[in-house]
Parts: sequence; C-alpha cells; structure tokens
Amino acid sequence: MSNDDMMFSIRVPASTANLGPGFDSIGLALSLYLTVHVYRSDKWEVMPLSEEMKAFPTDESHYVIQIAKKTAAKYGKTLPTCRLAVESEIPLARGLGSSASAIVAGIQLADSLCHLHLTKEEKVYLASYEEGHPDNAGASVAGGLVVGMHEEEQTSLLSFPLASVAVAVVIPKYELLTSDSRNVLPPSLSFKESVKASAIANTFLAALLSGNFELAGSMMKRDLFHQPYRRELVPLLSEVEGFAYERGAFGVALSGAGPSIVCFAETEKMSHLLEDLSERFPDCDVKQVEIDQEGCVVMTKADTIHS
Ligand SMILES: Nc1ncnc2c1ncn2[C@@H]1O[C@H](COP(=O)(O)OP(=O)(O)O)[C@@H](O)[C@H]1O
Ligand SMILES: N[C@@H](CCOP(=O)(O)O)C(=O)O
Repeated sequence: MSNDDMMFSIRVPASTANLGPGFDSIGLALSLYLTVHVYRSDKWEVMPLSEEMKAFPTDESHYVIQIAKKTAAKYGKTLPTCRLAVESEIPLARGLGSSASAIVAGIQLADSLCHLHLTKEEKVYLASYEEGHPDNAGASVAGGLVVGMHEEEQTSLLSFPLASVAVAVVIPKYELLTSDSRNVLPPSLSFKESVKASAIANTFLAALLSGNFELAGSMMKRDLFHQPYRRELVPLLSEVEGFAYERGAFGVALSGAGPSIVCFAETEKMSHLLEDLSERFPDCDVKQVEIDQEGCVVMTKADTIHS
C-alpha cells in the first residue's frame, strides 16, 4: 500500500451518552478516536491497524463500508472502491459509542468519496437514524456536549462547548452490548414518574450549563430513566459512585448503556481523583479523557479539513 495512494483520513471521537438523566438525548464527545485512512484501490479491502479491529471483516461487508454504501445509495450515488486502514482507541461494547463512531465514519466516507456535501445537520440525522438515538451519534458528528431529539423524519440537535470540566472513565474489561442493556428497561413509565424524570433531566442540564456542578451531580445520581434498571447489570456503578463522590467527583454516571462509568470533576480535582480511582479499581482501565470539541474531521496529508 503506497502512501501516494492515500487520499484522506477520517477521525471520529468516542462519546458518553445520557450523563445520567439525559437518556437518549444528551451526549458528550470524548478524545478517544476511531481513525479510518482511505487509499485508492480497485477493490474493497479493510486492514485493521489496532487489535480490536481485527475482529471485523476485511471485505466490503465491514460495517463502515456498509453504512457508506447505504448513504451513497440514498443520494443516488455508487461508492467507488477503496482500501481502508482502520485504527481505534474506542473499546468495543463498553458504553463509549463505538458503534456510533463506526456509523459516522461510514457516512463521512460516503460524503467525501461521492462529494455529497452533506451538512453537519444532515450527518447528525443520518447517524441518529442508524443508531436510533442522537446522543452518541450527535456527539461524534458535532463534538462537545450535545442535546438532541430524534424522530423518524428529523433530528434537532444543539452542541455546546463545556469548559472547566474534567472527565475520567472507568472501563471494565468485559463487554455489554447496548441491545442487551436496553432489554432491561421497562416498556413504559407512569405519567407521574416521567414528569419527575424529565424535571431531573432538565434541572441537570440547566445546572451543568450554568456551572452549578454540585446541583448537576446530584441530578445525575437521581436519574429515573435508565440507571435504576441497569444497576443490576452493572453493580460497579454503585461502587464507583460511592467512591468517586467522596474523592472529589461532582458527578458520576453509567456511560451510555454501560459497563463503563464516567466521572466528572472540576479540573483542579481530577489528578487526585484519577489516582484514587486507579488504585481502587485495578481490574478496570481508568483513564482521563478530554472533551472533544471538533467532532468528526477529515484530514488530508497537507492539512485538516473540518467536515
Ligand atoms: N469500528 C468498528 N467497525 C465495525 N463495527 C464496529 C466498530 N465499532 C463498533 N462496531 C460494532 O458495534 C458493536 C458495539 O456496539 P454497542 O453494543 O452499541 O456498544 P458501544 O457502546 O461500543 O457503541 C460492536 O460489537 C461491533 O459490532
Ligand atoms: N442512550 C443510549 C446510549 C447507548 O450508548 P452506548 O455507547 O452504550 O452504545 C442507551 O443508554 O441505551
């Protein structure tokens, strides 16, 4: 594979969804990346560059290519063949949005190869349609803190930068498929309970955006939409909550559908928290991540083009 055949690379951030009470509507882009390098070729081929990517097909049945073909077809185009080299820092099925990142990479691949000139809003819609909810998809496309609502015909999504907040993730070694973690959720909530759950989510968001971190954290813990049902699948959530709040975190939540746990702290408190979490949870991968503010970007050899 000659470097001269390299056309561009697509970089997509991971994400943490829900942040507690913002079930299926709030997400945050994180600085772990799926990167797809795209080379000219007369046949489809996928080369895994990182360990976990070796599990996936090396031909056109690869998920990223499937999404790209579907996107191109939607706009009446045929995707030209190419060779992809794929590397990922996003652990699979851990609640860090790996599937959304693959979907967004596929959409961007179609956009770049077929010159679709999709807007950010169109990409958010297409990716949310594929995922079924806009939290991870929106964060992976737009970056920052995203708040959105997805319906069959459209997605409305806003993105905010989030300053003064440091993020740590506690990543267990085992996988939990989002579909399995959604299966434990109840089919419905009562009117009274839904009103309370949405009041908690609204208050959380207002508190977070206005820098009232203590209130934001207390609302994260009080989520009524999903964490109460998922605790039995991820007992680690209660353990990390109990520990991290004491050690300086202002907020703790199940990351997406789990099993990872995300901890938020004011920047100056993070280094101690990180040390304590690593010591207390040695079986997990504990790492600090930055908030990605850019979302999906396309990079050529010469420069970086924001998509
Ligand atoms: N880079 C990728 N390439 C191909 N498929 C992927 C990729 N990333 C994720 N997937 C698919 O998504 C699944 C994980 O999705 P999901 O259960 O929603 O967990 P996550 O929280 O990581 O998004 C993987 O088991 C795999 O089938
Ligand atoms: N809102 C969804 C988010 C799933 O995120 P993932 O990273 O676990 O795929 C949910 O909570 O089910």
